[in-house]
Amino acid sequence: MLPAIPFDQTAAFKKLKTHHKSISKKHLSELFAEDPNRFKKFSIRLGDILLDYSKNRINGRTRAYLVQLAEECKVEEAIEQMFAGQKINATENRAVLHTALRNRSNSPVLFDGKDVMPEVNAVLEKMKVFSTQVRSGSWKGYTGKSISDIVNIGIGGSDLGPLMVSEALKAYGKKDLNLHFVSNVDGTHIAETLSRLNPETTLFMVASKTFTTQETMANAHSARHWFLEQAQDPAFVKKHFVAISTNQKEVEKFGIDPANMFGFWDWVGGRYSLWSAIGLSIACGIGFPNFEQLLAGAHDMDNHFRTTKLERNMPVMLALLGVWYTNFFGSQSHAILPYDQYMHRFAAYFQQGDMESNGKCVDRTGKAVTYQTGPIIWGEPGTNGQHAFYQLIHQGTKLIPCDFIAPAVSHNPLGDHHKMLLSNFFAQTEALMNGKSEAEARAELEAAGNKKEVTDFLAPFKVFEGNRPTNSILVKKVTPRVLGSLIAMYEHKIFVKGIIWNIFSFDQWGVELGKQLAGKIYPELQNDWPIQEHDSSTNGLINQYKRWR
Ligand SMILES: O=P(O)(O)OC[C@H]1O[C@H](O)[C@@H](O)[C@@H](O)[C@@H]1O
Repeated sequence: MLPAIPFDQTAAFKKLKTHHKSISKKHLSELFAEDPNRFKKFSIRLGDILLDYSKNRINGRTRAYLVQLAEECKVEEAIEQMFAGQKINATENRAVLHTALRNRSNSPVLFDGKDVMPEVNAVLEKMKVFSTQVRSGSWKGYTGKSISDIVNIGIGGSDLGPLMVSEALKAYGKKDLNLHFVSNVDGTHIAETLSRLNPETTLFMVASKTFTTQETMANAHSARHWFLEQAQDPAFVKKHFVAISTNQKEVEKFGIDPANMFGFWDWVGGRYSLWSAIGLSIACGIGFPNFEQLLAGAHDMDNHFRTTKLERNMPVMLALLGVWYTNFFGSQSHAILPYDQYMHRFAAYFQQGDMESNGKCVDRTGKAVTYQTGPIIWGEPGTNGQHAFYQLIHQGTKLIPCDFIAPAVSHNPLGDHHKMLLSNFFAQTEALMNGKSEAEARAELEAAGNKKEVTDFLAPFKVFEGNRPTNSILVKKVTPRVLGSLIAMYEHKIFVKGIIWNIFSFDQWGVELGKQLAGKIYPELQNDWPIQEHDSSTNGLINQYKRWR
């Protein structure tokens, strides 16, 4: 059992509370003027990744207190408990061992006294063989043709990870092998996807940890129906459907040959599962050696996380900064802004990763927390976001800490595009930090030849307070290895925040209630009788739906 320390009663918390009163009055530009070594002091490099967190509202003392907070909350001990396979997911009585899936050193990882690595390696080997066959064209469909399209059917963790990574590493993809991802139970998703596909050359991967998720099962059944409409013989299903799951019984019930099943284990959380067989579509898309590089990158970050002291530890520092803004500045959200078009689903991926993990209001002893926990995670790629929502980040009333992520080298070095992109990447964090004073705004207006009354009127609107905190994460290039490290960095950040907040980050009970109620309402929609069982709003909506359909 993890230590249950009331986070807001630690000595470090009290120190931070007092310290916050003084440092929050300081402008970031003052902090930079006071200390020319800020960049050196507050940046961490790991291989091809540079994290610059100097543009945060902290000084050396803040960091020392934050590190003390991590120590008092026993972060280092918690890290060891996770890597050692202890059942830290107590409400589900499970270990949390996604790190074993990418344990490239192959050192034993014990779970209940048994090394899990032989099983992990066996599934990886099966993925290697299968993905090589699909990519080489030797895996044939029922009419003897090679596979041209893969459809991953899954939702949540069984969709967002493979989708995000496949997009982020599209540059490593195969031109004649297209990946599609169907998640939504809205029939439009599967209908639109299938309308462009040929059953003879399409391979379905039904990805579901439980193999009972309503959306995935509905889509998988519709896909099989579509396939059999043309193929006719159910014996052909095995050439076009594979399953990725922990639940062999349900896989067989669906009619997928267990030989076509890629297994994983209950110690892999859904939103941490892209490293398991759930990553099969990734392996097919980018090739198995690149998938191994992705795992290797995550393993690099795991080693860094496990062995580096707290104040030089990327995930730990990112987590502590998250806590700093959430609990001391009252920030409600956090933006992830990749300056890389391929990474366009990165924020969406960590929306699940972070919000499903740390969106909790009960601590590990079952009591209501007395402080804020997980923030709202959101974001879009730059520079699109600049022309959409950055206005609010720059001049709105909310403090929104942002992560800016960019590669130094583009996969598509087209003219000056990348220099333009990166000039925006560098400019935004500088602008958010420094802002623009009223004097500067007035000087600009005057220089533009405005009359005094126009300058007087316009100046307040042109002022930027600045003092907006950002992290800059500059990577050499978005390779499979770098991406693996980046994902693992955010995963561990989430974990550390959960430890400090004393909440369970690896369950997701909040998903259940809506599912239960939908299960109750579904049969009520099977007939046209008016409904009276619910509150007046729900009755009214259902009955109007029945009249309109
Ligand atoms: O892989 P499965 O079992 O289909 O679950 C899909 C998703 O279901 C729920 O929304 C949650 O439990 C998620 O964490 C999970 O990723």
